Amino acid sequence: MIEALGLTKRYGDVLAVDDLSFRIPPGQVTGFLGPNGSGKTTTMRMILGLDRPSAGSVTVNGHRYVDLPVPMREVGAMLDARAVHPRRTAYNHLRCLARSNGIGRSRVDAVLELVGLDGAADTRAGTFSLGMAQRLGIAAALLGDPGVLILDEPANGLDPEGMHWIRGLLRDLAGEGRTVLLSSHALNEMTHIADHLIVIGRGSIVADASTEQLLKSDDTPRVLVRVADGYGESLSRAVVEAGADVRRMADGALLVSGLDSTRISALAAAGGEDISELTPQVASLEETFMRLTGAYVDYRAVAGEWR
Ligand SMILES: Nc1ncnc2c1ncn2[C@@H]1O[C@H](COP(=O)(O)OP(=O)(O)OP(=O)(O)O)[C@@H](O)[C@H]1O
Repeated sequence: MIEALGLTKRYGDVLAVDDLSFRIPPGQVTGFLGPNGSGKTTTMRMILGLDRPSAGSVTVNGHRYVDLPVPMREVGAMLDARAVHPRRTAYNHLRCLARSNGIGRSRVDAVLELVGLDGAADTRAGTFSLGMAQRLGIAAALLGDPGVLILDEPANGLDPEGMHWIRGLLRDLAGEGRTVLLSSHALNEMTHIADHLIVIGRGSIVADASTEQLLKSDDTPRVLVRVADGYGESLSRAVVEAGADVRRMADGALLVSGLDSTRISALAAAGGEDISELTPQVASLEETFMRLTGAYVDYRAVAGEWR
């Protein structure tokens, strides 16, 4: 179990993490999802005692990380898969980590096998592909057989076979009753791996729900609109004034979120613009994510500049 209460981190003027409170229970894979720079790594670093909170607290199994007697046996982490001595073999890298934490050789062999690197045990880590480096990072995180696993972007750069593998591994680890937390900025990737999602935007929580609930929650109407003549500037202004969001697609069409087709055609008629296409869209996951994390708000500001 990981618990955060009012967790806050400020770097000078930057509020990287803003009053986060959450509970991450064992037995499920929890995804920590947010765009680049939203505060995921900073939060993970605070969980692992690598950064001190400016305010609030975070505990692992009821204790601050720094107070855990043998941290590696309780929490396994991978923050940077490339943080390995490049000339060390995979085996020696794990053996050194194991020795300094009082963990025997047999566990090194076991984790190498678990992540599918037993055939590459004597290969230097510096020659590893990103996918292999991720596997080695996960092996290191699992060395102490911890009940809590924290992985920063573990699926980053994995090919489809690697994605399939990591999904299975994390599911199995959660199925054994472990707490599994992983971060990603890639929504689709996360919806395939995580049972539960904590979504953050600009350091704050914007959603904390099961993946299923989150995917069902977005019932905002979206309509693709094409104006017969011109770019539809006046229609864009009118829909923004009516409280909707507008996004201009690469081919010049407008994607309107927050108004249905009937309202849009009424606004177009009132502004004297002819519409050549009005197609309701199925909610896209990316849009849900953008809306939740505030990227949509930024877009709305851009749309507002057309006034
Ligand atoms: N050591 C630091 N000094 C100053 N600012 C920092 C530091 N670490 C992070 N930040 C800032 O804090 C904010 C959150 O960064 P963080 O790395 O936690 O986000 P993230 O969600 O993990 O992003 P990414 O997906 O790109 O890894 C960003 O604005 C970042 O520039």
